[in-house]
Amino acid sequence: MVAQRGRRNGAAAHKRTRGGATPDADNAPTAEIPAVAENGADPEVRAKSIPEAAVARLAVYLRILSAMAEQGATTVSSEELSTAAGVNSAKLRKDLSYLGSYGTRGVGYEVAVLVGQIERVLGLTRQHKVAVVGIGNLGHALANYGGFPGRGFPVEALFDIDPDLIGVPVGGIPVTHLDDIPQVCADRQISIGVIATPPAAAQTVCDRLVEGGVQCILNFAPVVLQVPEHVEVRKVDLAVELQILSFHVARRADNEPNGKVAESTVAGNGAVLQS
Ligand SMILES: NC(=O)c1ccc[n+]([C@@H]2O[C@H](COP(=O)([O-])OP(=O)(O)OC[C@H]3O[C@@H](n4cnc5c(N)ncnc54)[C@H](O)[C@@H]3O)[C@@H](O)[C@H]2O)c1
Repeated sequence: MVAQRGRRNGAAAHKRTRGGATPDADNAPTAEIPAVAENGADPEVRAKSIPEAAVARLAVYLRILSAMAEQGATTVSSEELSTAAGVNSAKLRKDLSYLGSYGTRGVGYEVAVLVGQIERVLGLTRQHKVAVVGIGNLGHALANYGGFPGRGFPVEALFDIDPDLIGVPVGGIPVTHLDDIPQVCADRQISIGVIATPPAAAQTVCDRLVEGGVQCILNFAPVVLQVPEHVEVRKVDLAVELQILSFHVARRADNEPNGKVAESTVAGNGAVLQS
């Protein structure tokens, strides 16, 4: 019998509706920063919290900084980083100040230090094993995408109900039946579940992932999920992203009739929007 991790208990057993909207403003919900007082960061930042939109931008900075580090860069100016991220430099400095990182005048930021600070704040100092449920068009693409393991998110389990898929390897991992989600997730210590099933199946799938100890759900199905308090849900909805883009295009047409590009912004999911 497999030990079940993260089972709901007491008050945590109450389900709540999560992932119904994508926060994209700097005054939207905030995330508590874990201890980041290493590497000279101000211990005061422990008590602060970061807007969700800034968390999304930190993930963008991390991707850029990691690429710079691979190319041998040791320092980066705020101008270089802000240009690469498509945000203005004042916003970049504000975001990095949440880390207790203020750079050195004339030198900029040390790439390796900044990478370490962002990884710590984003909880990326350890790997998060991922399970994908629903191995159809989207699930196949996610399972075959090679970019997740290198960023700390190895895909370690795949689930579906289609008998033709069960046992078939996708991206090197055999697909397992839906019924085995709780046991396999507990066995393999899956911490993130990705739901790519039709919407009608998503809540059942979510419940089984939670039963298996999964504490983070990335939901592609267009449905709002009910989860216990201790479970985090992020909803990815490309239609909403397109609507946000549409809004920005419309706003630009209203405000900038000559087509001049104004400040860049980053949506809640990290997508950089030129507005
Ligand atoms: N968020 C987005 O931007 C976005 C984009 C595309 C698709 N989607 C959504 O993602 C989901 C998947 O889309 P798709 O095009 O890959 O669909 P698809 O029909 O190709 O694949 C769905 C898969 O889920 C499996 N499935 C069905 N019921 C299941 C259950 N109870 N348990 C486990 N697996 C089950 C099916 O066998 C199939 O393999 C849909 O909800 C769709 O609306 C979202």
